Formats: sequence, structure tokens, C-alpha cells
Amino acid sequence: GPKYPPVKFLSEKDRKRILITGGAGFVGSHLADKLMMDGYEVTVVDNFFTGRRRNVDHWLGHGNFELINHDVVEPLFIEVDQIYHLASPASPPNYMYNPIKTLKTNTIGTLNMLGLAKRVGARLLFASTSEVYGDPEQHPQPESYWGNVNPIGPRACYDEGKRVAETMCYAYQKQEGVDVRVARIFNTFGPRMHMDDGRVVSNFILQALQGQPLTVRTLGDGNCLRFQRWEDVVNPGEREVMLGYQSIVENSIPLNWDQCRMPRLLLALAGYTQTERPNLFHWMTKKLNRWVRLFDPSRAIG
Ligand SMILES: O=C(O)[C@H]1O[C@H](OP(=O)(O)OP(=O)(O)OC[C@H]2O[C@@H](n3ccc(=O)[nH]c3=O)[C@H](O)[C@@H]2O)[C@H](O)[C@@H](O)[C@@H]1O
Repeated sequence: GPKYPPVKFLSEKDRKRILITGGAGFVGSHLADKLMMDGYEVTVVDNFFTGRRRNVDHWLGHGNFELINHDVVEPLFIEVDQIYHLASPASPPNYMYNPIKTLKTNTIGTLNMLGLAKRVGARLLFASTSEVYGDPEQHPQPESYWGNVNPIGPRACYDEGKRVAETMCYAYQKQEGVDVRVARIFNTFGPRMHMDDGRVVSNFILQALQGQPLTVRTLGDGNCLRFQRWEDVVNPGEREVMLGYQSIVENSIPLNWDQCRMPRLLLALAGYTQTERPNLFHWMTKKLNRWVRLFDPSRAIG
């Protein structure tokens, strides 16, 4: 039979049934791996808009694993103990490709998953985003910051979709007693990201591999966008759900490199040295960079 990664044995009582929406996507599939290896029963739901079957195909046929081709905009009736609701395109070119669909996914899709959580009494974690802060007027942004979003701006379908989804989560908590968690995820990178994702890390890698200048944007004061590895998103997110931390958490652990340092490392990995190719950086320094979002890690690690 097929060879699967090693899976812990859990007794039937401990073997929670866990739904991951968007579970064939970049972050969702790493979460699926973690929960599978921890011995849980994992159901992945994905419509394969940006998710890929190959991200989870190493689990197909495993007794603890199920893959359902389903769009969360349609209601879903299954029996589960926990829900990780990650379904949504996350990179700007993807979510701006069909803004109405992005809105439906984050609003109707979230409503459906909250309805499911309410019916079966499941705890639900909603994957929100640093984009709820919009063009922040405060640096870094703590969870208590309300944000500064243009409701009709080019990113509004995603930003406002995630904002109303957060509102729905806490409405279902207050009115219906649904046990919710909201994690605001900041720029994440790692294996299984699309090469054409359009966000900065994959852009840098592509530029480095093609020997093109790396387009690095920095703030005048030397501050840069911060990144997190996928492990630093999946593990705290999982801990929040399993251990029952409550309230909104910026789901971030600071990584010791940022947008200023990362390009040098990528170039080294691509086999270049700066002396060989002195023009490999294209630094763009701006006095005030409204779009820069920096997380405040105190709550996530405190
Ligand atoms: O309109 C209202 O007045 C009511 O709206 C919701 O109730 P309801 O629309 O019946 O639906 P929920 O049970 O909250 O579920 C929301 C959605 O999730 C979907 N759902 C529900 C359960 C399920 O297992 N799966 C699933 O996809 C349903 O199709 C529904 O569209 C609220 O929960 C009620 O408090 C409110 O009174």
C-alpha cells in the first residue's frame, strides 16, 4: 500500500475530527500535515482556486484523512469537533482577480462555517489578516488598533471581507455562544507558495534566480516589513485552538530577518555574491511608507 508520513496513534476519545477549509492551500496544507501527524482525523475542504491537490496528495487514502472538493460559499453539513477556517485567496493578484468571489468567500463562506460551528458545537479559528489594518497610522500595530481601510479601495474586497468576517465571528460568539478564535496573520512564506504568488518573498526568489535586481522597499528609518515562516503561523494557531487561548491574536512570531536582510540571503542561495553582481539590489527608500505593516508580537509570545 501507499507510504504515509508517520502518524501518532490517538485513542478514539482523543482523536478529534478537524475540518480545515482551504486545507489544500499553502498554510492550510501545512496545518493539515501537522494535525495528521498528531493523529487527528482531518477533513480538508477546498475549491482548488488557489489550493493544489498535490499539497495534500501524500495523505490521500489514509484512514484519518478526507479531501472534499467543495466551495464554502455553499453550505456544508458534516460532523466535526474543530474548524480551521482558512479558505480565501490571500495574495493581492489572486484576491483582486475576482473581487466579488473574494467577498462571497469571506462573508457567505464564513457565515456558513459559523453556522456549521453553531450546529455541531465546534470551536472555530478564523484566519484573518494584517490587511484588516489597511494603511495603518500606527506602528507597529497591536491587536487593539482598529485600522484604516478604504472601503472602496483596490484591496477592499479582501480587507473589508476579512473585517466583516471578524465581526461575524464575535457576533456568533456573543449571540450564539460559538467558541471562536481569530488569528491575524502577517506576511508568511515557505514551501508550497506559488512562484507567481505576487508577494515579496516569492518575487525576490524569482528575481534572484533570474539574476534580476531585487526590488527592496525600506522605510527611511531602516524599518522593514517583517516576515514569518509558515511554522510560526501554524504552530501558534494550532496552540490557540487546542489550548483554548481566546481573543484576537496577531499570529506572529518575529523572525530574525526582515525585508532588508532577506534579499542578501536569497542571493547567496541563488549562488551570487554582491561583489560579483553589484547591481543586484534595487533599493527603494521612502520617507513614509503607508503600506508597511509591522506586527506587535507581545500577545502571540507573551
Ligand atoms: O436570520 C436570522 O434571524 C438568524 O440568522 C442565523 O440563523 P440561520 O440563518 O438559521 O443560520 P445559522 O444556523 O446561523 O447558519 C448560518 C449559515 O450556515 C449554514 N450552515 C449551517 C449549519 C451547517 O451545518 N452548515 C452550514 O453550512 C446555513 O446554511 C446558514 O446559511 C442566526 O444564527 C440566528 O441567530 C438569527 O436569528
